[in-house]
Amino acid sequence: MRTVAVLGAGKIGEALLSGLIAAGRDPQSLLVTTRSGRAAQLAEKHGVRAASTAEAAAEADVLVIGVKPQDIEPLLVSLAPVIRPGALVVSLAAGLPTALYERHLPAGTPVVRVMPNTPMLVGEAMSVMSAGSHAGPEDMETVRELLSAVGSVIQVPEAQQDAVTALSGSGPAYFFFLVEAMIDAGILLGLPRNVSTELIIQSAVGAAKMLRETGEHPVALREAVTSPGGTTISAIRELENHGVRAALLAAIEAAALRSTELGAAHR
Ligand SMILES: NC(=O)C1=CN([C@@H]2O[C@H](COP(=O)(O)OP(=O)(O)OC[C@H]3O[C@@H](n4cnc5c(N)ncnc54)[C@H](OP(=O)(O)O)[C@@H]3O)[C@@H](O)[C@H]2O)C=CC1
Ligand SMILES: O=C(O)[C@@H]1CCC=N1
Repeated sequence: MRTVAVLGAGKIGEALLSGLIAAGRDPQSLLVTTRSGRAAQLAEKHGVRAASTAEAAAEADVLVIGVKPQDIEPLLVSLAPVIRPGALVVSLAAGLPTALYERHLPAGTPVVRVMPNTPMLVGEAMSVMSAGSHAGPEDMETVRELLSAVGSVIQVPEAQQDAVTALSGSGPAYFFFLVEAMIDAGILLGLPRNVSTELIIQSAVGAAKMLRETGEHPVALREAVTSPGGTTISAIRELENHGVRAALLAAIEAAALRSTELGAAHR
């Protein structure tokens, strides 16, 4: 099995490590780097190996870049002189185009841009990959194999990655936000917090399973809950009155725009 290094193992990097280990990967085949002592803590916690950029580049077949867009340039500058020919670079960073990596790294380095999400912690990631100009079908297969251990994987043209980032990259945060607000509604109605939390989480999981397993359109599923003259339609009227649909359209559009801006800052 290939050695994988996560350069910049923060929240998403740790989610990837945990997910891979939970899926059966040997922690010793995983290297991690951070700027601070966090890599040593991750080594202690997960049994992975802490390394420097140079050590990771010397050993790993796949280099996963998990730093924030603002931190990418110093990392690429330190990686360029030590990267091995043939090493595959996988970027998880929002907004950053593969061309940025290709510009800094030795000519011909294969780069794959991936937008994952944090449910990879529980094996339910949505990971979306795009090929850079030197990444061939074998490289894409390597990335697909790696990420399919922690969830679903699809491939799209790189031009769609800002939209993908806004939808599935940030998507879990919208659901958490919604769940948080719905739990508060239970508090408003006088339910104990633990009861409200259990009701909403189980409803969220049940609704998600129905979406996945029935194959029904979300409108049909919602209509089946919405009895004539009943409770649900009273709630739906308020959601429409408060512009929740328009708010979601605007919010997701803003996220995509921000992804484009993050990329533009590094063009
Ligand atoms: N969080 C999410 O849900 C998702 C995040 N992403 C992308 O993942 C990337 C990271 O996000 P996130 O995990 O939230 O951020 P974090 O701040 O949690 O993690 C970034 C990590 O990068 C490390 N780092 C920075 N510079 C270097 C360097 N030169 N060498 C080694 N390590 C370095 C930091 O180290 P230290 O701790 O020492 O400062 C930190 O641990 C972003 O580009 C984001 O767009 C993509 C999909 C989802
Ligand atoms: O908020 C962010 O910028 C990152 C990218 C997608 C999810 N989190």
